Amino acid sequence: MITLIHVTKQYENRTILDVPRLTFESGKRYALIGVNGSGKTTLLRLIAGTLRPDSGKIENVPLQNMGYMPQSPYAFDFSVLKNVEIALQKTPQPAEKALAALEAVGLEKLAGARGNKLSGGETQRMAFARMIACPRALLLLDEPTSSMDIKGTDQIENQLLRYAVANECTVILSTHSPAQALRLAQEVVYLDQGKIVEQGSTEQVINHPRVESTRLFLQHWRL
Ligand SMILES: Nc1ncnc2c1ncn2[C@@H]1O[C@H](COP(=O)(O)OP(=O)(O)OP(=O)(O)O)[C@@H](O)[C@H]1O
Repeated sequence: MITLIHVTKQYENRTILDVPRLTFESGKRYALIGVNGSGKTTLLRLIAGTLRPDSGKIENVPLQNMGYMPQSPYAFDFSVLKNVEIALQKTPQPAEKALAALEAVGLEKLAGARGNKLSGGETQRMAFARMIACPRALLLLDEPTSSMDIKGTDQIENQLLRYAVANECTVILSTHSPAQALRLAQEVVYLDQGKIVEQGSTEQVINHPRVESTRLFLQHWRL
């Protein structure tokens, strides 16, 4: 179980995140929701270890066995296939596995293309293929389908569910789509100005929010 205890993060004397306690159970899927700037990316980066908290601690993150997909994933200046293969350096048959991951996200036809010349949605699909190319205990995904069309989104959501179940993987993703949270997550964490305002089963938080702030946020939901 990943546990955050008294975690705070500040930028320029502004508190961006203030989490007295938060836990993520192993093998469960979580969605982080909240307005722009509420702290979703900051929370994911703290868990991923690419950012250090100013105070507090984060326990039990499987750092050796986790995948982190940032909002704008990195693409190396070599083939799409090689871009996925870099996640498979210590495993046998990396090219075959990378190709299978590309097939899973519908990108196999671009296996030979330059990784850093892909469109935004294609880059996200390539980065997601990198995530699912090998078994991992934890996936941290920052708005993983934000640039994708509806077909790509559907494909990636199906692959994510399949992968998470097959690998008993913990998933924490941020999303601007409550509908996506309903499709993918068992639990939702609603953030407002760096604080966790509401947390619970996705059905409860999205369809029956108990807190005024969550209700006000979700009343904008049309998609
Ligand atoms: N390096 C930084 N320096 C100063 N402020 C920062 C820095 N990084 C993030 N912030 C601020 O921290 C706040 C939280 O940002 P964060 O990216 O975590 O929000 P978010 O919920 O992921 O937003 P979005 O939905 O727009 O992706 C924002 O107000 C942002 O401006």
